[in-house]
Amino acid sequence: MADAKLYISYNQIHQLIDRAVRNFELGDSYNPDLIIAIGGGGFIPARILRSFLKAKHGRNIPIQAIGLSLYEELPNAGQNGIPETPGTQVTKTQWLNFGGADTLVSLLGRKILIVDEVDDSRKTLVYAVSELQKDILKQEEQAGIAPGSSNTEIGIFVVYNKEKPKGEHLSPEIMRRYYPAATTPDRWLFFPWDCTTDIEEHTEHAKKSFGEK
Ligand SMILES: O=P(O)(O)OC[C@H]1O[C@H](OP(=O)(O)OP(=O)(O)O)[C@H](O)[C@@H]1O
Ligand SMILES: Nc1nc2[nH]cnc2c(=O)[nH]1
Repeated sequence: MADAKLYISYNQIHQLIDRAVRNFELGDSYNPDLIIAIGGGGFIPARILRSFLKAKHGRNIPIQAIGLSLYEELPNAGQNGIPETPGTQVTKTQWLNFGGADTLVSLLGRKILIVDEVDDSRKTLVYAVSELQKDILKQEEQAGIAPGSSNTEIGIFVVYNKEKPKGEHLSPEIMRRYYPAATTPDRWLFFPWDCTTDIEEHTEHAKKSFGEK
């Protein structure tokens, strides 16, 4: 990974999501009816995205949260833009509630949009998709229908896709519904929610990073 971190502001994230929903087929030919936000970083983008999708087609899409963690929690890492070190394995810290009598989330036939703030090595997204596909297969089995016959579709929205060779790959079918709002060079992104000092100063850095006035 290259040297300097890239500051990102709340407004930039908001505006990128706005533009993405206006410009992409997202909300048109691919019209999700369930958002799955990968926490923690995917939560705020997912909530903003829901507003823009609602403005586009008038429907409030439910958001479900999953917790996945790849980056190691070393002392101070992540705070104030100190880059974190990727671990080797994605850890599931929270998942969808389904499978028993208390099932809350039916996935079958849904158009599911996975949302995260950054696609870096792609490991987290690949893991999320493969776990979700396992759940869909289980639900199809429980419903007594053939594997793959529920027409459940998975798409992905990320605010930032880092331009770099990815360690892991998504299938061409998933990539057809892969929506990055922006691409960035391979630099550590310093998100506004990681800022624990002065958010105004952070925002000014972010404007400069992208040549804004
Ligand atoms: O493409 P990858 O290399 O897999 O990296 C992307 C993931 O890394 C971050 O999660 P992290 O594990 O830091 O958890 P957090 O969202 O709670 O900060 C980020 O939120 C993505 O989910
Ligand atoms: N905050 C932050 N988290 C990440 N997780 C993976 N890449 C990044 C990044 O560039 N910034």
